[in-house]
Amino acid sequence: MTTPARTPGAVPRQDTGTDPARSAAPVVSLRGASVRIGGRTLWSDVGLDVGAGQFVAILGPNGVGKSTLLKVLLGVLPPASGEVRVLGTAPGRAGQRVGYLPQRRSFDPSLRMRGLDIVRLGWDGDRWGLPLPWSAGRRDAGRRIAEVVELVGASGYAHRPIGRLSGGEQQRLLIAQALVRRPELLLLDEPLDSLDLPNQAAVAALVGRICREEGVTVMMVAHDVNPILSRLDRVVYLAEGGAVTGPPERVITAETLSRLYGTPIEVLRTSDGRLVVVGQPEAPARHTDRHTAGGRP
Ligand SMILES: Nc1ncnc2c1ncn2[C@@H]1O[C@H](COP(=O)(O)OP(=O)(O)OP(=O)(O)O)[C@@H](O)[C@H]1O
Repeated sequence: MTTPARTPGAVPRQDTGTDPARSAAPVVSLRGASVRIGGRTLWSDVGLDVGAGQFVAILGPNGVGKSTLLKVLLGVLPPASGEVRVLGTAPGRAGQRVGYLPQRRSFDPSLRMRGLDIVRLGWDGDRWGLPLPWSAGRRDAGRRIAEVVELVGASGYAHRPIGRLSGGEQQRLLIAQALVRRPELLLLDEPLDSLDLPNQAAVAALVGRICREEGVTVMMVAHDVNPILSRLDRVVYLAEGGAVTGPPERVITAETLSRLYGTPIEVLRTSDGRLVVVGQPEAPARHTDRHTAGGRP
């Protein structure tokens, strides 16, 4: 990766993440994209290509616009400039070919809905009326729901009320919900947030398997890259109104991040292989309602 001298809001490089032998058209592509929200430019001139079946992490400090990037890909928020394509079409046009898991929801312990019902909402939650009990549509739904529950390893508890399951169990079922319509692109907003370390590792392994075995392209917003580091093909690192994109070993370096932030950044590797980024300035519009200031890489 080569990164030109940084100017505020500039993107150090245009990343062409697609392997030409694998796929002619990228699953996601951004060219000179920028986004404005509340009259403020969050990031600008972002370029990225994501190939089929790749696992991409979206990293950066609080409030930098990571979730907003997913909203742009979903077509909820139009880019202020540049071009954004998702599965060969404009964002928001690919329908059920895109699955989305929003930032963590919590379920009331008294909620009676079962895990299976939550997964079923991903199948028919947007349709008026339910298929008749004996219809072919219902059989197809039942088969697919069972399949995806099995895939995420939730068969043992999917019949229990969702509100009584652990955070990790709930998260697996929510991933199953996002997968039930067989999306080609899965957008996950901090699925590891508020999970303990073993559950982070288990959900990270699950997402890696979905990429490798199901061929689904995954873009995941993460606060800590470490649980997914060994599985990633690329990262998008947002900071200071710009982005660096590329393989993690080239992006998460002192040199690249110092250039992106415009200030000296250290990247340390611990004896167990974890990366620790030291010296990141605070994001200009940091919000701490959902996240604590500590615990960042
Ligand atoms: N609808 C909105 N109107 C105005 N400002 C918004 C809106 N949605 C988000 N923002 C602001 O845009 C900025 C980026 O928000 P976003 O949620 O994308 O950041 P993030 O990088 O995902 O943050 P975090 O890591 O804390 O989840 C924040 O300052 C946020 O307060």
